[in-house]
Amino acid sequence: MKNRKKLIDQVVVTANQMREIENRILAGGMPIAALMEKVSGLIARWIIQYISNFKQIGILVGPGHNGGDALVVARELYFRGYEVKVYSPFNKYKDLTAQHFQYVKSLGISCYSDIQEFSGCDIFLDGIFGFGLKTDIQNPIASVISTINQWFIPVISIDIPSGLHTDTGEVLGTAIRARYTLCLGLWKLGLLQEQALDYVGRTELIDFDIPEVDIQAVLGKMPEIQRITFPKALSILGSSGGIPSKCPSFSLFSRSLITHKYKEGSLLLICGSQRYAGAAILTALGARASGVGMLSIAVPESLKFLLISHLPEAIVIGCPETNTGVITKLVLPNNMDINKFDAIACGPGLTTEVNSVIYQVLESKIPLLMDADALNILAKILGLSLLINRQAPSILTPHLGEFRRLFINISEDRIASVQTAAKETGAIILLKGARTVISNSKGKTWVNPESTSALARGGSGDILTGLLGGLITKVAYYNISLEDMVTTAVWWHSQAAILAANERTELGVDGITLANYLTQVICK
Ligand SMILES: NC(=O)C1=CN([C@@H]2O[C@H](COP(=O)(O)OP(=O)(O)OC[C@H]3O[C@@H](n4cnc5c(N)ncnc54)[C@H](OP(=O)(O)O)[C@@H]3O)[C@@H](O)[C@H]2O)[C@@H](O)CC1
Ligand SMILES: Nc1ncnc2c1ncn2[C@@H]1O[C@H](COP(=O)(O)OP(=O)(O)O)[C@@H](O)[C@H]1O
Ligand SMILES: [K+]
Repeated sequence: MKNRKKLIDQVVVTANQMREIENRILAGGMPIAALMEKVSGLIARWIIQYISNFKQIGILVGPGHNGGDALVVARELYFRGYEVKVYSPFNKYKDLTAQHFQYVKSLGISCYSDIQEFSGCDIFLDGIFGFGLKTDIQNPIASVISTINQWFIPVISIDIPSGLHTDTGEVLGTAIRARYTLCLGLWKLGLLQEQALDYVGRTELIDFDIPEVDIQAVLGKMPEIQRITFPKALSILGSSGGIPSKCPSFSLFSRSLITHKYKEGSLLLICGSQRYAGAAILTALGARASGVGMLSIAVPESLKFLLISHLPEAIVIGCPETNTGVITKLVLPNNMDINKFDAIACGPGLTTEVNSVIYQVLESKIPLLMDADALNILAKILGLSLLINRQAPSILTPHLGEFRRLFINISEDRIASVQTAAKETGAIILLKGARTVISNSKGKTWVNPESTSALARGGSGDILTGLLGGLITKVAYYNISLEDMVTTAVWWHSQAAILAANERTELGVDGITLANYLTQVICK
């Protein structure tokens, strides 16, 4: 049962995949009407449990099975004593929906085709369109949706807010701005797309017992796109509350008694310039929170003592610099071989004035994380071929602007764009944002479903670069895949921000605070 919940929480489907899964259930003998009863019963129960203090509910009914679901909920709420009104202006319905409509009318539930009758409702249930919406919504439904959005009456959407594309999250003409979305069975891809976020509100999964064998028959054992979930991330970090860690005897949070600093990872950070000195400090603080064993930070010589004063434990490497305070060349102490580090993270605050450092690190044979100006240099000057030809794993962590500079072709489907970029470059691509997307060269993809807009401020990304840089130094020792480390870092970073925002408001999550909460959040 626990495993089923884990699977259901992780899985993400497209409309076509959901349709295929539904067809398998029906082919197995489950009557469609029974499925609709089951789903709608769960929706009605959810509404009664969580939104009990409403008097009048407006039920918006479309022509397909999304509308059928809504009608069954209308009937159930009517029998539970709620005041129910149905809105539906269509003249053609799927058979099952038409039957439910007939029964609802026969019960005496008021049905209207003029939306103005509904201005006094306390709440709406949106069953206009689900995953069957194909083209842009036209009038009169388009203007009805605008009217409902303007009323600011809370709306609960069934499956997906009507008007959103199930896969891309695109608005097809217009869309309901829901307060809650009750996603049915399995998470729809569109709900994780950034462009959908202003419409979906709080999301809940209504699990109606889709058999695991049907999920796996359509999606395979390891679905291509997954949500990053709490138990998965915790199991990787090892603070698992009973979920076994990948390391049998010790974990990131429970170190071996005989470990030592070199086993806990050796990271080289290359960051900062006179203009962007703070970026170096924040990146280093992110790395510190990862528990990395040895932290070396290459900065322009003139910043060396600033860094030492913030991170006395780090080895700070002062590099030759231009007269504007930009690193010209990476010079390691005692001609040390760069490949002696376990990983390199570079980019924050470097500027694009000089590119030889980036050229140097691209030639290394160890895992390389590139962020910020390292990406800009790659996009503007060096080109992607150096990346493609690298002999060790690369991780790119662009925000949308940097992503566009690197990969001109970004489509409406953000997730698909990241998958294409990862396949083309062979790198792990991590596109930052409200719903950070990570993809590897085989197309395996993860989306972070929970974050906070408290992170939308300068410096948050630097902390992530340091944290992730620190974690990837540990992949070999802890026998954790690079992808698992990357997804865990993203999860950890956003969970720290969520805790910080809860305790200090969304305005109180500056970079240094965020770095401090990285440790606090895992102590909770
Ligand atoms: N999968 C499951 O396991 C379960 C699924 N369930 C539920 O079924 C829902 C999917 O139902 P669905 O397939 O009937 O599609 P739905 O979203 O109601 O809309 C299709 C209708 O809209 C029409 N239409 C389309 N575009 C249009 C436009 N632009 N403007 C105007 N009309 C347009 C289209 O017309 P057509 O193009 O076919 O002529 C058709 O009549 C799903 O979201 C969930 O709620 C549960 O009941 C049980 C478990
Ligand atoms: N609206 C948002 N909601 C959640 N997370 C966000 C939001 N905006 C930005 N973030 C996160 O904040 C970080 C910002 O990184 P970045 O844009 O590189 O900033 P900087 O370079 O200034 O540090 C990323 O981890 C990103 O996912
Ligand atoms: K809907």
